[in-house]
Amino acid sequence: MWVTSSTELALTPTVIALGKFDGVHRGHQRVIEPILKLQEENNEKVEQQEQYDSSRLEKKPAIGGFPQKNILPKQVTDLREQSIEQGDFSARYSLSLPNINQVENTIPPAIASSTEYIYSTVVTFNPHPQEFFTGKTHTLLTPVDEKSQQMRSLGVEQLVLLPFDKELCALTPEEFVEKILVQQLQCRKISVGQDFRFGSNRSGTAKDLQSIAARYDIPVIIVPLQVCSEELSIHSSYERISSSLIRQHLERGEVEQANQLLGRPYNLVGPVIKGQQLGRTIGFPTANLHVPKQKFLPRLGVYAVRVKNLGEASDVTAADYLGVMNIGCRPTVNGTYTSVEVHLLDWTGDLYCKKLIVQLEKFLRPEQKFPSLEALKTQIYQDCNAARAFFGG
Ligand SMILES: Cc1cc2nc3c(=O)[nH]c(=O)nc-3n(C[C@H](O)[C@H](O)[C@H](O)COP(=O)(O)O)c2cc1C
Ligand SMILES: Nc1ncnc2c1ncn2[C@@H]1O[C@H](COP(=O)(O)OP(=O)(O)O)[C@@H](O)[C@H]1O
Repeated sequence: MWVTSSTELALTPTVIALGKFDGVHRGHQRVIEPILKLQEENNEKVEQQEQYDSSRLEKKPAIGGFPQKNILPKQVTDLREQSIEQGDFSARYSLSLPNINQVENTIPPAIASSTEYIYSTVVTFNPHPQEFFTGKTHTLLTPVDEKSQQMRSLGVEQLVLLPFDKELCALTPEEFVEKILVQQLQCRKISVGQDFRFGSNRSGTAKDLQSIAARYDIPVIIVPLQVCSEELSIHSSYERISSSLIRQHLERGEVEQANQLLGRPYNLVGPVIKGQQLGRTIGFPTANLHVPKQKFLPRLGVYAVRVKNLGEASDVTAADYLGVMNIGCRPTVNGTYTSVEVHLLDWTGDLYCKKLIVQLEKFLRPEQKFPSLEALKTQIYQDCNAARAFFGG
């Protein structure tokens, strides 16, 4: 997938899903679905056209020119293998991009395909508009690198992180459509959620987007808000799926509900750093996770978790480990800051500097201050048993 914070470096033309998409939850996934479908249809058309073009080429050499999808700005090709540095957008980076490589390799140069290649693109804002307006760090269900990871796994080809600054938020709805979507991103179709708002003072609605975009012959799909349906049986009422509902569940330790709304387990992701080296002395070494400061933390306490070790190769197929996690200040040892630490069940080894994905499955209990390390140790032993019982023995 291609990630850029500059519309100049964006691959065009595009079909766009537009929104904040914090959490990339089931509602967001429905907004993104139409652009993936369009991408599939477009890919098929381009393939058919290529076959047609190359059969003609056998008879008659094609006249020069590169198909649109082969045109990559030089800076982009140079940066292609760079990975996202958390919070650092100055480099105007891109991620490692299997799709792009594929795109480059599948089209022979100098064949002019008459069908244009359209990139499925999610356009979102960074920082989160709320952070821009309040000047305070706004915690997120999916900070930018997690969001990229989720978009990539959905099959999105490009993620454009529009810098949310004075200039952007001063644009009227009409200017936003004309400058950003039409001129810069060469948009061919747009998908938004029903509650989408845009332009200065959030004055534009999804319907406004539809009528403004119609002036440029750009169709806008307005995706109805998704509710927790009967398939999400944990929910008694029909509530709208939203990032704030997920946050509320996580604040209460209702992990199962949050996970159902997300369509996957809520994750904490980060490298393992050194702690006080006490864990090993009580027989429960814990890998201390360094999570981005923007990451929204759920209710403090102890959880049953699944853990993937991404190592350095970012191998998402890595095996699962089971574990227990504590998020808290560790009052028993007079901790002074909130830490996230995981003990892997029935495992021993070195995890320092490894990148872990910790998937929350079940809240077990709140954090407590114990009278002694011995009492804490006994409780952690019981936590491990509770996690084993939860995971089915
Ligand atoms: C499953 C689990 C439950 C924990 N529960 C508590 C708790 O209730 N109260 C507390 O003060 N610390 C708790 N801790 C944190 C321990 O105090 C911490 O792991 C220990 O001090 C070792 O810290 P270190 O990794 O910095 O060496 C828990 C840790 C784990 C893994
Ligand atoms: N089962 C395990 N779960 C978590 N970490 C383990 C485990 N076995 C060994 N380790 C290693 O021990 C380290 C944690 O030991 P600990 O004494 O708690 O030190 P620290 O305070 O630095 O976290 C982990 O970072 C990891 O490298």
